[in-house]
Amino acid sequence: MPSSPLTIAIDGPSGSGKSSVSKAVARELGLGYLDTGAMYRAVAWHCLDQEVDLTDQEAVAQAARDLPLEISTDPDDQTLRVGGTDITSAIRETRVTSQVSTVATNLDVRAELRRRQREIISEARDERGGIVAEGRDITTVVAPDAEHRILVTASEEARLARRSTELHGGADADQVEATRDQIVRRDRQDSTVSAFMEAADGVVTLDTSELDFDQVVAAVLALVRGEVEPAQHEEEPATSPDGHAGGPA
Ligand SMILES: Nc1ncnc2c1ncn2[C@@H]1O[C@H](COP(=O)(O)OP(=O)(O)OP(=O)(O)O)[C@@H](O)[C@H]1O
Ligand SMILES: Nc1ccn([C@H]2C[C@H](O)[C@@H](COP(=O)(O)O)O2)c(=O)n1
Repeated sequence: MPSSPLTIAIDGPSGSGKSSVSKAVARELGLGYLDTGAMYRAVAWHCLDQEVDLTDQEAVAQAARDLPLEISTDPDDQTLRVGGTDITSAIRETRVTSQVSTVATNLDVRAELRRRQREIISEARDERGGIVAEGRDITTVVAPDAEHRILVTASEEARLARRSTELHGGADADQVEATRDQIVRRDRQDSTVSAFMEAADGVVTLDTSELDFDQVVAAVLALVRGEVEPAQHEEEPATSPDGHAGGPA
């Protein structure tokens, strides 16, 4: 357990590797792990199961507020239950994946899940020394005060190939095309409510396009352990009207 509580906030677009990398980092550091995307998926699964009309914003928000959701923060046991029913696998089905963005762009759902996520993070800090929490708005909205804030990115091509390999066992042209909706359309819809394509101020960007999984885990651990100097995103210097960077002449 670290000597003082640690929150590692990780965001990134779909297929960038943030879930698998966050889980491995949590294991390595003996911390909890929170997959916030799974919480949005749980709300979507529940609404589909209960035939709640996903376009009825208030009904979906109420379903989120009432949801008896139990989510594990053990990186070795990612069980998710709603009212005692194990939905760990069901939330990964295509019918949920293809519709979850409709739920995730409902601002009242976001407010409710953000409240729950902050509670889980706070509990993990008290009880197990900290947590790696990942999603789309953790570095910016859920835990902007986290000790470490990292945006894990990768080129669209790399992300499509990774997800295609995971789902279809390969990344030939047809397999990549079958994956496109799960990556490109979803990111477009999700980014209408969260900024996860560019790092916010103070957030470190880790471009993983050319890195294998172990290299990404090692890079995150090196940042957290202070073994490398983080290149944080900083606001662009003010530009003069003719487009040149400002500052002293
Ligand atoms: N650096 C890497 N190189 C190659 N494959 C990777 C790398 N990082 C992760 N992967 C693989 O890519 C796939 C997608 O990773 P992961 O599910 O962690 O992405 P994600 O960003 O959490 O996506 P989503 O937000 O859609 O759930 C997984 O099969 C994972 O094992
Ligand atoms: N903090 C978060 C986490 C996830 N989402 C959205 C993005 C996806 O459409 C959906 C499921 O996430 P995934 O399991 O694919 O990472 O939830 C979000 O808006 N904010």
